[in-house]
Amino acid sequence: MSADDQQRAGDRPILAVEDLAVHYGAGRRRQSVLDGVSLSVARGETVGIIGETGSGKSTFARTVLGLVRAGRGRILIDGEDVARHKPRQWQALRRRGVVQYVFQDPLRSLDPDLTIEDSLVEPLLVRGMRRPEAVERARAYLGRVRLDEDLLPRLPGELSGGQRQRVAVARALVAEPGLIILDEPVSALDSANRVGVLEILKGLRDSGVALLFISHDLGSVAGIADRIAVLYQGRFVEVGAARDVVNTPRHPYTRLLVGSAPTLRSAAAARARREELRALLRT
Ligand SMILES: Nc1ncnc2c1ncn2[C@@H]1O[C@H](COP(=O)(O)OP(=O)(O)OP(=O)(O)O)[C@@H](O)[C@H]1O
Repeated sequence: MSADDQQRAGDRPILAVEDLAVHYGAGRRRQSVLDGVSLSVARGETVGIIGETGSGKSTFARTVLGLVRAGRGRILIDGEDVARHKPRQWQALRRRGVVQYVFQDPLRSLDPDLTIEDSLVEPLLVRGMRRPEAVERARAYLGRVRLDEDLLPRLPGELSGGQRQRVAVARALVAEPGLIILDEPVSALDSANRVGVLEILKGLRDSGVALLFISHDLGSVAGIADRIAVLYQGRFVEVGAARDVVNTPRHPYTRLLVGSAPTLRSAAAARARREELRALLRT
């Protein structure tokens, strides 16, 4: 690759979604979930997507991961348009490990029949790394999520929810991906574990990996994200720097979210104001 090509690859967003539309079902059962959605994530950037339940956040994540089919639009992962990829092309892309994911329920991100060690080394062995080297790397990443090596021989079912989610983060990291998609990664955790996992995610910002952090909770996202995109009724109604979205929200729905977020109470709107915004959204 020439120096110019390298420069271009460095400038290219790790994820660029353009005019994406997704629906479920057909005929009278057809339900449009995303309609004309565009978003890009730069290398090393942390972007939060927030929106209420059913707004299409998981659908967005699952479409980017090739688990739901795009009806329209382009999805560029490291410059490669994956929106019409066939299963074999997805397999090749997954093997390269460019995009990793962490779901709300760590048991969905981890194979329940694999020990923690096997879960962590598998993505490395698939890419041709020798086992001793892979185990060494797995140990290092377990340390990065502040877990003890004693957990390596255990099965996911033998760990607490918080430990499991940390393992899921370590597994996503171990392949050194360009992008990790985290769908409600702390929603199922108690408050101590939530803070712990959020701290770990914050620490990742310096490692150069880009994060797409999906949550219904503005409070969780606000402390981590560089930018926040607000999904409402299948569209991004506001995308901006996290501090601008939190301090000077422009869309009525974002104002409602900011006013309702318990951890952002300093900027909280009064109940009457929230009612007013709700009424505005209904019109
Ligand atoms: N596999 C599916 N088949 C049909 N409809 C679906 C499917 N998955 C999701 N939906 C519908 O699509 C809409 C968006 O769902 P989605 O899970 O993307 O929302 P969400 O914002 O992630 O919600 P939550 O915060 O509750 O997880 C909802 O109305 C949901 O019922």
